[in-house]
Amino acid sequence: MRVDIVTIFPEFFSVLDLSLLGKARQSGLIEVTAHDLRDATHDRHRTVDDTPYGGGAGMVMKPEPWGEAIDGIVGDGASDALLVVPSPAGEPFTQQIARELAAEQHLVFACGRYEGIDQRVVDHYATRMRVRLISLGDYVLNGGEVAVMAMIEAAGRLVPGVVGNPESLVEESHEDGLLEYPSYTKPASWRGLDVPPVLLSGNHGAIAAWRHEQQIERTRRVRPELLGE
Ligand SMILES: N#Cc1c(-c2ccc3cc[nH]c3c2)n[nH]c1N
Repeated sequence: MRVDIVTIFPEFFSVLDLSLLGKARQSGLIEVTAHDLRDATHDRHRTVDDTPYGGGAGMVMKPEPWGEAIDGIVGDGASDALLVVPSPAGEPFTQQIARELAAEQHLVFACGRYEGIDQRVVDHYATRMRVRLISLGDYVLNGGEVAVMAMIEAAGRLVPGVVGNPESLVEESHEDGLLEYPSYTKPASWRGLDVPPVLLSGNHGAIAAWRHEQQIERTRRVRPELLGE
């Protein structure tokens, strides 16, 4: 998988050199490149924003630098890459979308700042490639970088070979539409709190049943809508 990120804060993504995704990059499973939007400007101040047509507070990101930056990644014609634009107006990011992103060969992320990116950037690239506006959640961030970091981690870990033991991807929250069961490890008793005896029983059928019941109970309590309730 190739991942290109366009941002005014490319150094924000240096953290991707660490941990699991760092190993995936070293092994060539995932190739991540952060591009500085300001490298696609040509004025002395490397300007990427301007005042909004129609008035209003804040600044809007100019279309020209975005056009030059994205064309520099996907060329000037049609592209099979998927352009992902983090936006509060986007579709809510879910594990299913993470799976869909993980299946892509080439992802291009456009990290907006200020009041967002001139709408014509999305409208133009929608004529040349698939474009998805995706929201991290119903709260306001200052830009798209945090959202892109979450999306890259959630999708990257699903790329075959990135996670050492694929089994560990199966019993996770949201993987089967339910929240995960509680986990325990040694010691068997800690500060007067004991590990549920079923987990020490060696009875794998009883353990699996208990874990599923815990998933249902936790999901019903915390996220009833996931059960259609
Ligand atoms: N995804 C997402 C977002 C954002 C977001 C995304 C991009 C920009 C560009 C300027 N401000 C932004 C906020 N806020 N809340 C979310 N869930």
